[in-house]
Amino acid sequence: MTTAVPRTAAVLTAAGSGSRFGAAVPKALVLLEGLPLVAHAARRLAESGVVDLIVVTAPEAFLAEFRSVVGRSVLRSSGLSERPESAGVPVLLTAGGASRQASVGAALAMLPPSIEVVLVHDAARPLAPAALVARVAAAVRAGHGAVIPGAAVTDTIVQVGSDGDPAVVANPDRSALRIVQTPQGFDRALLDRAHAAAAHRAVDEAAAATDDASLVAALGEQVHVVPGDPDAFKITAPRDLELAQLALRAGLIRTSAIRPSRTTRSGGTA
Ligand SMILES: Nc1ccn([C@@H]2O[C@H](COP(=O)(O)OP(=O)(O)OP(=O)(O)O)[C@@H](O)[C@H]2O)c(=O)n1
Ligand SMILES: C[C@](O)(CO)[C@H](O)COP(=O)(O)O
Repeated sequence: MTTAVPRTAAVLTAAGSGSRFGAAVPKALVLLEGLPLVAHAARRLAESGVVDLIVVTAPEAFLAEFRSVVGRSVLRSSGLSERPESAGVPVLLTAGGASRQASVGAALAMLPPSIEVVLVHDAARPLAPAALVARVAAAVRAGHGAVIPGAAVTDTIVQVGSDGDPAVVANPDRSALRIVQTPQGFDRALLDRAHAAAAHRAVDEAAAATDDASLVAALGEQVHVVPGDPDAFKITAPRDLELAQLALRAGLIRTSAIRPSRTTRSGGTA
């Protein structure tokens, strides 16, 4: 539901280049069934009904393209109105940084003081369902300061030498392992504190955290796991996009209930 004062924000990270994907444009602008990945993700965030504001991080050189894709708002419900300014979730755009951690940091700096809960989500997980977004937000509202979706591991996992040595050094018990997805949800003050404490790592991609919950854990604070969702898989390589396409066409993954709104002269909404 739309609140006059935004309480829950989603940071939608989309400022990566997608080097492993290898497209001519940033990965978040790559089309999946005619819609950029970032727009798929934004629609599902809006569709959850729990997000009052979305801040998208974009590569600085592509801010104009991202603006035309996500516009100033994303329609929250299916066809109640085609006027995004009245029915939509407002979208802010910011240039990302040198690492995902830096990009999230830039987005956090833009949040208004009224925000209490922050969800951090990857455009690279465009099909993460609205129900998962709502589940994560509900767990934060229930009192967990940091919440991650975790999917069960179904392969045997081994640990090899950290220096590239292919020798197996450990055989962890997979029943105690989880594949970490997004959106991750946080009490806003805790997330701000975690990013501030690790700001020195953000400039160097090799030193930066790969997710936000690990920054909270580094403070010694507890991170709570809720069930993940298979549809929240990450698009890293072209094969992942093909699998997403096939799944959508086969009806294995539901398309967003939010229908496209009309494109305006100042740029379309997703
Ligand atoms: N400096 C960065 C790097 C990544 N991301 C975002 O973080 C998410 C997860 O990153 P990943 O899937 O690794 O995307 P890329 O960094 O673009 O991919 P690659 O590592 O292959 O270059 C993506 O939505 C990506 O756009 C970001 O906002 N800012
Ligand atoms: C945040 C994340 O999606 C959780 O699994 C993941 O860590 C992103 O990693 P990437 O190396 O930036 O793709």
